Amino acid sequence: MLSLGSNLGDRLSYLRLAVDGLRDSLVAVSSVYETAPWGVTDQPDFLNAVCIVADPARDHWAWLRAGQALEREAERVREQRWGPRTLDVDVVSVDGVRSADPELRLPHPGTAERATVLVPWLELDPDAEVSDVGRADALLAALPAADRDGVRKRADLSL
Ligand SMILES: Nc1ncnc2c1ncn2[C@@H]1O[C@H](COP(=O)(O)OP(=O)(O)OP(=O)(O)O)[C@@H](O)[C@H]1O
Ligand SMILES: Nc1nc2c(c(=O)[nH]1)N=C(CO)CN2
Repeated sequence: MLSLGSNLGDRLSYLRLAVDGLRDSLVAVSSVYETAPWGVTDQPDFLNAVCIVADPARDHWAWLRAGQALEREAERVREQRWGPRTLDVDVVSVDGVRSADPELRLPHPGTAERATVLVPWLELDPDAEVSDVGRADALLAALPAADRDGVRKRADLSL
């Protein structure tokens, strides 16, 4: 599962660029969510979404490279940690893979605390689980209400 985020420029177009680049492997795409920024809170709201992808020819490293290639296509510039960006593609989970390699940690370590990932993921898979951590629905329920309230579906937008 990959997560997508954008909070600079034409945010929807950047998410669409990503989905378009993944189209041959796309299994499902969530709704688009307008989300309050976490980490660095003094920055514009994000649009976030997640997609489920499958391609027997790609392992987890190939997904990381695919995400990074899409970020380059979106002319993402290296910036401050957790700061604004045209496109962020994170590899959140890959079935059966756990990794502590700092270049590719799986499941993505922030997942349990991020309503911006859990909400769209649960939309696609109500039984989603973060390996070794727990069910996504329980993790979401354990977050402060303000985190959940900061994730609002944009029914007027779609990918
Ligand atoms: N599961 C993962 N998905 C994507 N990148 C990862 C993952 N695990 C580790 N990384 C590494 O994280 C590095 C920094 O990524 P990035 O700049 O997107 O971080 P960030 O989005 O600011 O913060 P965060 O990773 O907490 O969302 C990349 O060089 C990448 O190799
Ligand atoms: N709402 C929201 N906030 C963020 C996001 C994101 O995708 N959504 N990504 C960040 C950098 O990884 C930092 N903060």
